[in-house]
Amino acid sequence: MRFCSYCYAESDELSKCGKCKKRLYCSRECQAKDWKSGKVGGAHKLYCGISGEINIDYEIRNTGRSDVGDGIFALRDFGKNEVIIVERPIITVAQRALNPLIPDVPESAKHMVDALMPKNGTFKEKIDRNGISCTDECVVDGLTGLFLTLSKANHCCLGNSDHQYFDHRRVKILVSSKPIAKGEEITFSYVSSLKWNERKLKLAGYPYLFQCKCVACTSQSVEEKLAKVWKLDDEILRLGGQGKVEMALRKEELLLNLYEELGLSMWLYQKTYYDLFQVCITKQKFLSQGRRYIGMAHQALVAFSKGRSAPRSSPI
Ligand SMILES: C[S@@+](CC[C@H](N)C(=O)[O-])C[C@H]1O[C@@H](n2cnc3c(N)ncnc32)[C@H](O)[C@@H]1O
Repeated sequence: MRFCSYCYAESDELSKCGKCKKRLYCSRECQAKDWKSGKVGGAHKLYCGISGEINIDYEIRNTGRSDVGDGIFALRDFGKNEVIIVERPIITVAQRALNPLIPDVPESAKHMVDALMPKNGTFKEKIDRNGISCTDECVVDGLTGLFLTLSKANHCCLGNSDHQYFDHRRVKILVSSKPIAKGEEITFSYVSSLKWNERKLKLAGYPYLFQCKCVACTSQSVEEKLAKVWKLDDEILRLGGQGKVEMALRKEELLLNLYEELGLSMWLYQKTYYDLFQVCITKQKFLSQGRRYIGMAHQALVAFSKGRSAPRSSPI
């Protein structure tokens, strides 16, 4: 399937970005809009030559499993923390307004929306099943977005990539969280690793309706490590709330080592550093340490968007 990276129109006559020679456009107008960053742009100027492109670095194809359908597969090796996909949502809708709102899908993209699961489903079902959050997790009434490529990614509890939405650029960025070999499926977890105890129930229920058979769901030792991640994350905030700041800080290294060992998402570093900032600012003695953590939370987010490793603090 060949389509314009900006308006998603299918065509056999697409021209390439002159710089990266990878991204395809149906017109100069689409190319110019895609170059920009912000409300209408696709931010390509920031990711030209850095991000992977469809049908060159990765492809959408059938997984060969009738219960799973299509998936995204690597067409080359990716190192850890490489930017794989940078994509604008084709539409975003407020989660609370999903029903009975029918958003306006551009004519040129309708064929791709039709291909999303469930194949003969209503538009709301397609959004429910394929929509990806475009807001911070803590925003209750956030936005959900439909992405023509990213929405084809399947779930794995220990996926090899993760994504973040950058509101000021209006793009979602998918980054590898582990090395990915050519031919391997590119997956991410639909459920946060910090909601480990609820994940199976969540995936089996609407809208996903499937049971995951990944290594984390079939190996007890991996499951136990993930349960530990959840416990440590919880303990850091609880100890902080009880004024036991030193004890909370001592949990940090254990938690970050597990993130590393399990190849968990980079955004978890940002969350942990932000939590540690909150813990530290409860005591005068730890204020400057708190400042360091807030800086590291910011650095972790920037590192994610640039395909770099998250910062690690030296143990206390
Ligand atoms: C966002 S779509 C992913 C793309 C989809 N496979 C397709 O063909 O369009 C989500 C749906 O894919 C299927 N799926 C995703 N990950 C799966 C997994 N690990 N095991 C089984 N089915 C999965 C489920 O039907 C799920 O509701």
